[in-house]
Amino acid sequence: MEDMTYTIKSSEMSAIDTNCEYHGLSRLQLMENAGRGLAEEIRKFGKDKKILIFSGLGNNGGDAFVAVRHLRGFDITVFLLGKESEIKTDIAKRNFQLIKKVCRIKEIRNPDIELDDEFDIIVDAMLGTGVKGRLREPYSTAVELINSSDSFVVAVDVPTGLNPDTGEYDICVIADVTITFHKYKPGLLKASNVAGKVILKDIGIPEYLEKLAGPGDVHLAYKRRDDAHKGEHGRVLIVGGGEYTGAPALAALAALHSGADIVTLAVPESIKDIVAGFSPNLIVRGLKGSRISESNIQEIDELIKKHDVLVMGMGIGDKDFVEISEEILKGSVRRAVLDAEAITKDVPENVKCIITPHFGEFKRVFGRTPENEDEVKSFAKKHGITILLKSKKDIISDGEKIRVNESGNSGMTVGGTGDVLAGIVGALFCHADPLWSASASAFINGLAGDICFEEFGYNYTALDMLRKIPLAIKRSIEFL
Ligand SMILES: NC(=O)C1=CN([C@@H]2O[C@H](COP(=O)(O)OP(=O)(O)OC[C@H]3O[C@@H](n4cnc5c(N)ncnc54)[C@H](OP(=O)(O)O)[C@@H]3O)[C@@H](O)[C@H]2O)[C@H](O)CC1
Ligand SMILES: [K+]
Repeated sequence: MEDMTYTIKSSEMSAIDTNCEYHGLSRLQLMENAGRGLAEEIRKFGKDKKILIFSGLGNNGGDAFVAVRHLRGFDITVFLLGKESEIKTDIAKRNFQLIKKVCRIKEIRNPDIELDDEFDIIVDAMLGTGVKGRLREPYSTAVELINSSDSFVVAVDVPTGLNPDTGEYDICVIADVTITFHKYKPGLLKASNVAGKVILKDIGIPEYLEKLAGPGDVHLAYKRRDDAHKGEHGRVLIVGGGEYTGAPALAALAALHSGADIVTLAVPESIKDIVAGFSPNLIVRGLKGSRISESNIQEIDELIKKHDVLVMGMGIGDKDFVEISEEILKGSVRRAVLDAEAITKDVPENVKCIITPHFGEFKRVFGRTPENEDEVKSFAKKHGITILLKSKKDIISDGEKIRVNESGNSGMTVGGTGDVLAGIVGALFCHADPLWSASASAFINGLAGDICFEEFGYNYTALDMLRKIPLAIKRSIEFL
């Protein structure tokens, strides 16, 4: 029996679909594999059966359209719950076109559907992971009809009406079998009374591709609401600077370019004017003294209360700072991004923390460098933190899942790119979970570097990258 424990949320599945498309495995190929797998299972229920397919207007329906092509010899009728012109996606449209000469098709426009024929098998391909809220007509009538028939019911991916993540439902198709794709949806495991026997079909997504960050991560982690008020898109506090002045400013500007509404810098007052001089966009608070010390902790904690995320460490240059970092983490902070000298593995349980070490810092903190991705995952799990290990191939893990990022190029070894990355993470972490905030940020940072390379070749600077962050986000959001 497959390992039922590793499930995937519908939003994560959607992100992986997008990334597959971006990295060369098209949704059309995935749909073909899904539909073929569906047909393989239906064929096991006996040949020459009369089949009625209820199909929706999205890719759940698309899977069934593909299956029709793989079910030669079966007597198939399709009830399309809408008009052909309303089919939403190009790949579902293409597969619908291909079956118009293969089976009977009836467009169902209003809910007074009747079954004037007996069918051995009914396939529920109405709604899958795209379901939102209560079922609209004619879907709810179709569900009642299916449930009142005595046909054998096969649900595609998720029984229509079931919330794929929570397992909740108002009304729902009661399936004898659910054929689900790639990974189990959490809701299926909580609703066996409606999902029936769950069969998992592989659709050809290799493990490395499931882990590989892409625009799908940005779709998940970057949120923008057009009805938002100032500050709602995130308030980031950057605590850093001392020996260096540029690093905290780069992190702050990166956070602003990544969608944060308010970014406050808290730096030693000795460099306050220098840092403030970098840009009129910066709000800079001077902390007493020329280096951040115990005496500043109270003031920093007061500032933390007014922000969503604390980003700390860049430009401090004081190896003893880790003790101060650990003291600050015991205060009001609930979400923290730790970089450079602030990185510690000892984080209070009530703090959601992302650390962004390079290999040298990883070794300093954990005593050795990780052999592989799984070791990064085990370190993250052991300490209850999310690790973004920066390298040519960034490795991200929250102790449960692993993500990998390969965007970027060797021009990014220039100083300051780590500060930029930490600022991006801080902005996305205001409203997304640690794993996807970190992986989306790694992808954005690398893509900004790639856009710089496209324009300048190598020898661009971290400052050049700042201006490409909005473009990297725009490209990612627009990639569907
Ligand atoms: N990697 C994979 O697992 C793959 C899965 N595939 C299949 O794709 C579906 C998800 O397809 P999607 O197009 O995202 O959405 P659905 O087909 O589930 O829904 C279609 C539309 O239905 C509308 N909708 C949503 N909620 C309701 C509701 N409560 N009542 C009525 N209608 C509803 C909604 O349209 P709007 O009009 O609301 O915009 C949906 O867009 C997945 O389940 C798999 O079967 C891929 O084929 C291959 C890869
Ligand atoms: K379904």
